[in-house]
Amino acid sequence: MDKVTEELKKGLKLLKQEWQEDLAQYKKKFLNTSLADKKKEGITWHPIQVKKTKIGMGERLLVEIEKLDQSQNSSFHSGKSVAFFSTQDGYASSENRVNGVINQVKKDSMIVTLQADELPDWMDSSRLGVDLLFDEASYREMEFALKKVISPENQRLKELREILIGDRAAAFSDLSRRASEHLNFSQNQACQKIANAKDVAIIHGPPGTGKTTTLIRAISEATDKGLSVLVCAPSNAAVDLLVEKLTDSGISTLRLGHPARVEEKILNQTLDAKTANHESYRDLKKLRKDINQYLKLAKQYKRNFGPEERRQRKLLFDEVGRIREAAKHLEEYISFDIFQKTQVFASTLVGASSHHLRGMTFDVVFIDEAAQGLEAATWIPILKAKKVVFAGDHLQLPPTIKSFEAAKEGLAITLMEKVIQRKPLVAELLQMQYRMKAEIMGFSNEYFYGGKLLAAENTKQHFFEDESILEWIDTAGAGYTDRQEEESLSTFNPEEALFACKYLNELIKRIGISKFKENGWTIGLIAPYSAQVRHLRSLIFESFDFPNLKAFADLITIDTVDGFQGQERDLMLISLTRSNERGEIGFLADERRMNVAITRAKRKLVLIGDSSTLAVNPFFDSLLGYFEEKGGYRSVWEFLVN
Ligand SMILES: Nc1ncnc2c1ncn2[C@@H]1O[C@H](COP(=O)(O)OP(=O)(O)OP(=O)(O)O)[C@@H](O)[C@H]1O
Repeated sequence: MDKVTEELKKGLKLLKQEWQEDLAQYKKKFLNTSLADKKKEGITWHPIQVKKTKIGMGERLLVEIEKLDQSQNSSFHSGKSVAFFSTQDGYASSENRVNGVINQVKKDSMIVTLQADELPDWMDSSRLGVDLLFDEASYREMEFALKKVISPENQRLKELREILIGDRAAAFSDLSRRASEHLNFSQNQACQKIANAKDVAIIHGPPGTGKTTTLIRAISEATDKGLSVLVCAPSNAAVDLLVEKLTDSGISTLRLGHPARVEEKILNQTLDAKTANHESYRDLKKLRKDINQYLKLAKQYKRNFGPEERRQRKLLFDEVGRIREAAKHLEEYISFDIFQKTQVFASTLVGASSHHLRGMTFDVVFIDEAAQGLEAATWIPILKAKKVVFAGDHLQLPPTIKSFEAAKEGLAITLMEKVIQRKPLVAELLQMQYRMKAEIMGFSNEYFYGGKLLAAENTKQHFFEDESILEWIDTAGAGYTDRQEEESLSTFNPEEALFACKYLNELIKRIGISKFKENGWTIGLIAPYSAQVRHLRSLIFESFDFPNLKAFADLITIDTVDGFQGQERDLMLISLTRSNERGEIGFLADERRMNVAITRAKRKLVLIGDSSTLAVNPFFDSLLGYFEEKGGYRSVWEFLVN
C-alpha cells in the first residue's frame, strides 16, 4: 500500500473511532436515561406546548413551541435535528414521533421546521416533549468522501490527493496580476498566488490580518474570469458570514443548505427563496394548487364506490400524475435557471454533498476556516474541485474532537495544516494586522508567527487614555483555589471571579463610563472553562453587586475562548482560573487556544492568573516574562491592601 493510501486509511479508522465515541457519549446521555435525567442534561424539553404554526420559506411547516418548565437546562441550538414525542397514554409509541430542524432557540421557546406537511394530531396532546437527535448523516458523508479519496475514480482527484498530502509538487503559472489598491502588499501577494496556482494555494491569516477581505477579493477575481466557484466553511455561521460579504460585493451567491440552518439575513440567497422569487414560481404554485384540488375531489369517492366512480377516480388520479410531472419539470427548470445565473455556490463542508450539486465540478473550491474542519469533511468539497484554496490559521483553535484517543493519534490535524507543513510554498502569510495595538500583538507575533507580523498604522490609535496596554495581575499567594463543578466537572475559581469583576468595575469607572457609551467601546471577559464563565455571568448579570457592569450588559460579552474565535473587543480581560498547588493547568496547556484568547483585544489586555501555578508551563512562563518586560506585571496584593 502506498504511503498516501495508508495515511488516508488511518484517517478513516480515526474517524470511525470519533463517530463511535460521539455516539457513545450521546447514548450515555440518552439511552437508559430517565426523562427527568434527560431534562437535567438539557437534551430534552418536557412538557412543551405548541404555540403557533405557520408556513415558512419553501412552503415548509414551522412550529413554535414553548417550554412549560422554565427552570430546565438546554443544549438545543439552531441547526440541530430534533424529534417530537408524546408521553400521553395511547400516544407514547415510537410511531408518534416526528423529526425537525431547529431554526431558532430562545430562552423558553424555539422554532422548528417540521419534516411533515401538517401537524400530526397527537401533537395537540398535553404531554408533548422534544429530544435532541444524534447527527449521523455528517459522519456518513465524511466516511463516503474519505473512501472516495482512498480509491479515486477520477483523474483530477487522483492528482489532487498526491499533491495535497503526497510527494507530488503543486504547479504554478507565472502570469502577473494587477495589484488591487484596496489590498495591502501581502494580501495582494496572496491573491497573486491564488491566481497563479494550478492546484492549491493557502491564505494563512493570523488574527486581524484581513483574511476575509482577501478571500472575498480572490473569489471576485475568479468570478470575473468566468470561473465556476464553490465556497465552503466548516460551520453554518462561517458560511453565512461569507455569503453576506459576497452579496455585499455584488457577487450573486446561492446558499445551499436547509433554510432552518441559515441566518435570517441571508435567507434570500437560498434555493427556496430564489425559487419563490422566480418569475415562473406563480405557475408552479398554480400547478400545486391544482394537484391539491384534484386530490380532494378524488378522495370524495371513498364511500360510494361503483364502477363509474372508480373510473372517475382513476381519471382524477391520472390527471394528478400528469400535473405532478409538469410541476416537477417546472421546478427543475426554475432550479436550472437559478443555477445558470449563480456565480458562486456556498455551503458547509458537509453540505457540499448536497444532491443539488450532484455531478457538478468547480474550477475553484475555496475553503474558509479550513484549520477548523476535520480532514474527512474537507475532502467532501474537494471531490468536486479542479483547484482548491484554503484560508485559515492553523495556529488558532483546531476542530473540536470528542475522542481523546483519536485526537492523540492525529485526528485533530487538519488537511490545511498538513498541506502548509508539507508544501510551505503554496501558502502566503498575511502580515499586516489591523486589530491590536503593537504591544498586544507582540507576544503572539514572536511566539507563533516568527515575528513576521506588523501592526498597521490605525492600531496606533488603539488605547485608552492614561491606561497601560498590558496588565497581568498575579494572584499568587492570595489563597485563591480552583475547584471542580460537581455536575459538569468543569473548573472554576470563585475568588478569582470575584476579583475579576471588582477589577473590571473599577477599570471601567477609571476610563470613564460615559466614554465607553459614547464610543461604543466593547468589553470581553474570557474564561477558559465554562463553569468559570457561568460564575462570572451570574456575578455580573444576576447579582446586584456590580451595578456598573450590569448597566453595561449590552457592551459586555462573557464567554469561553472557543466562543470568541474570530471576534474582537476593545477591552479584554481573561480570568485564567487555574490556581492549585499541583501546578495542574489542564487544557490551558493548549497553546493555540491561548493564542486565540490573547489576540482578541484592540486597546487593552488584562490577564488575571496565578503565576505560581501557570509559570510551571514554558508557554505561560514566556508570556509572563513578556508582560514583565513591558512593565505590565502587577500583584493582586496591590489591590487587596487598598
Ligand atoms: N488592506 C486593508 N486596509 C485597511 N484595512 C483593512 C485591510 N484589510 C483588512 N482591513 C481591516 O481589518 C479588519 C479585519 O478584516 P477582516 O474581517 O477581513 O479580517 P479577518 O482576518 O477575516 O479577521 P479574523 O481575525 O476574524 O479572521 C477589518 O476592519 C478590515 O476593514
